[in-house]
Amino acid sequence: MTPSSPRAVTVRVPAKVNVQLAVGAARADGFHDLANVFLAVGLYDEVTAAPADTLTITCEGPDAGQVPLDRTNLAARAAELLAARHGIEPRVHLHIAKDIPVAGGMAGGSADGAGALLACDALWGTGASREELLDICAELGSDVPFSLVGGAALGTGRGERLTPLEAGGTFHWVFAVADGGLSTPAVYREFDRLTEGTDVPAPEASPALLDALRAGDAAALAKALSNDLQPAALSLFPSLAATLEAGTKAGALAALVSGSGPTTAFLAADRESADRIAEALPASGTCRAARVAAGPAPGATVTG
Ligand SMILES: C[C@@](CO)(OP(=O)(O)O)[C@H](O)COP(=O)(O)OP(=O)(O)OC[C@H]1O[C@@H](n2ccc(N)nc2=O)[C@H](O)[C@@H]1O
Ligand SMILES: Nc1ncnc2c1ncn2[C@@H]1O[C@H](COP(=O)(O)OP(=O)(O)O)[C@@H](O)[C@H]1O
Repeated sequence: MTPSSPRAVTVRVPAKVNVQLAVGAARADGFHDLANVFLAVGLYDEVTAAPADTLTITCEGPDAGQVPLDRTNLAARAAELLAARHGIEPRVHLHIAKDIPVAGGMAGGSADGAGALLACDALWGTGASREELLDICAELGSDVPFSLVGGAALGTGRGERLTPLEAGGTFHWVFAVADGGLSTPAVYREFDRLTEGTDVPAPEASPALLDALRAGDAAALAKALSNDLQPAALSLFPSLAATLEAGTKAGALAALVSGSGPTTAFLAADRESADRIAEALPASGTCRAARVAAGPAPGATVTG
């Protein structure tokens, strides 16, 4: 470390909801081509990188017990990849303050990967270009590039190729946190099973959805929301149907499973309506907790 090196760097990274998740047939490499319309929302993990002799990880937060603290953690993998590219040792302690539900379909692990990457780059002074950072993100996982950029974006390929989208207003959401998690590969496998023998169309972004996003029109967005993984998530986690129904009854404009689930997402007309839905959902007994968050939210940002 030089005298001017920072002592620690903290990066804040948002969760995401997929306002459209169009899934194509399985590719030869096992991945699925997507038209993945991401919206970053204001639920955040914070990753702090501090100098250390070796790579170590700690995690705090209500779900911290479910987060791996070994080299399989996406934050650790991000630090290792950046260090390897620059021919240095990953001497860093990474601390994750976790507020994004774990294994919930809100890209919490991806957020930590993107956050660790940005934090280590600043701590070590590696000066990676935006392009290099995005490249490493794509190597870490399909959703990781979006965690870095945030806002709203269309992800094609396996979701890693991003085109920024304009969002013309703030959308208010409620997220119902389920009791338990779902494995993303298992949900894609269930999608394959459910669509076996059918002609799965090539995934395309919905023009009506992109218009609604651009206009900041919540009512129009509600009509256009879709998630091709929802039947698979419901098949593996049938009780989510009751959660979706409870949120709809409480006044949501629309309800859907967030990505691979099991978090469910409810689009509200405004902040007041979101607060009412967030109160009703846990009271319905169909979820563990409910969180209010608005989007679009900024991507990974150094905060200290
Ligand atoms: C479904 C989505 C929707 O945004 O996220 P979550 O809702 O789980 O957060 C993503 O496609 C998840 O992205 P991510 O969690 O980064 O996946 P990866 O680590 O790249 O891949 C994990 C596994 O998911 C499957 N996978 C992932 C992406 C993709 N386009 N096709 C796939 O089939 C593959 O089985 C792969 O081995
Ligand atoms: N930093 C991390 N935070 C949470 N989970 C992680 C992390 N790194 C690796 N994982 C693993 O990734 C799995 C998926 O977690 P997560 O990214 O929270 O969910 P999802 O892929 O549904 O958005 C977890 O079950 C955990 O084993």
